[in-house]
Amino acid sequence: MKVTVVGAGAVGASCAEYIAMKDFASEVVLVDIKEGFAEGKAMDLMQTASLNGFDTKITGTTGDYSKTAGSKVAVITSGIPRKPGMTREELIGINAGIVKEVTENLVKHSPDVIIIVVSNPMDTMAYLVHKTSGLPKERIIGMGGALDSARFKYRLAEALEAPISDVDGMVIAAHSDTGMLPLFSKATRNGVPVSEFLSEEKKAYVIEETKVGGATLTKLLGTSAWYAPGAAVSVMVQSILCDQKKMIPCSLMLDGEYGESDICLGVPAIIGKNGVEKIVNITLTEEEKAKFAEAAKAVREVNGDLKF
Ligand SMILES: NC(=O)C1=CN([C@@H]2O[C@H](COP(=O)(O)OP(=O)(O)OC[C@H]3O[C@@H](n4cnc5c(N)ncnc54)[C@H](O)[C@@H]3O)[C@@H](O)[C@H]2O)C=CC1
Ligand SMILES: O=C([O-])CC(=O)C(=O)O
Repeated sequence: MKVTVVGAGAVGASCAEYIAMKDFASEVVLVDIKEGFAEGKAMDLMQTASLNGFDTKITGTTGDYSKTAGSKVAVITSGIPRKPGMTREELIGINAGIVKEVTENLVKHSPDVIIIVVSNPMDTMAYLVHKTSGLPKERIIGMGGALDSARFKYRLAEALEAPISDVDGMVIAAHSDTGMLPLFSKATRNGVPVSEFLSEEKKAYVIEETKVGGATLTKLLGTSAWYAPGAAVSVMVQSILCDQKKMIPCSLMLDGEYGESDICLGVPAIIGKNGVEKIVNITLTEEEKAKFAEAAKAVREVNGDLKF
């Protein structure tokens, strides 16, 4: 099955590489606006095929969407990343126009596509895709929670001095520095709540470092991260193409779930061949419910800046 990745920059190329390495898609089409860039990235990646042992065909195009026709999944990573000191929300001015135009082109050539939105501010960009694409809500999925949960597990393992494979945990709500909600109450080490092992001080450290995970990397790298974002997208694409029905926190259009409507926010969902197979309702503590509502309020304000 064919996967399109729009934006052949840091995240798009990393995403294409992980998808190809796992060898579950027949073709990955990279699209970029910069002349020759997607073609170059595709050729470079294809020259790793014999070395890394995959058969996925990777092609590139400068803006010719006819090459994306019949895609089962399209990933939108086009747009600008933030620089140190910026918030994701500050990217809305440039990225909204790009995401809208890209969505229209994708849907025109692949009316049955499932779109994964990556460009920031992601929850708002996912909302924009819902409002402008005409696609059913099951086929628009924002990527944030998968990445934020991976960062949560990294910080939990660090605090527990445990291997990451021992640790499980999930982040929901907004993909923003302040609106992320790491579900500490549900995190475990081999089935045992992590609160049995970690002090209040360590708990606060893990939560805070998880929330500013993207900002920390942006400060270190001078631009935002790409390896873990690319890997997170590849897990979601695989769950769709291989109908794995994994439970992954994703930014989805809510219609009363978690007390919110007409907003995209991170919630756990079953991801399979139809896109969102089901939103999973989990019990939150009163404190978590309040934080979820606070995150929704902030995202709604950013959504208010969109012009359709
Ligand atoms: N949701 C998430 O968890 C994450 C989101 N991001 C976001 O992903 C986006 C991409 O980040 P990077 O790959 O690091 O940036 P990048 O600058 O390396 O790549 C972006 C690419 O998009 C291309 N592009 C711009 N306008 C286009 C258009 N109209 N059509 C096709 N291609 C176009 C650019 O030429 C560039 O190659 C940013 O908005 C960033 O904030 C990044 C990491 C994680
Ligand atoms: O931090 C950023 O701007 C990019 C992103 O969303 C992330 O890495 O979580």
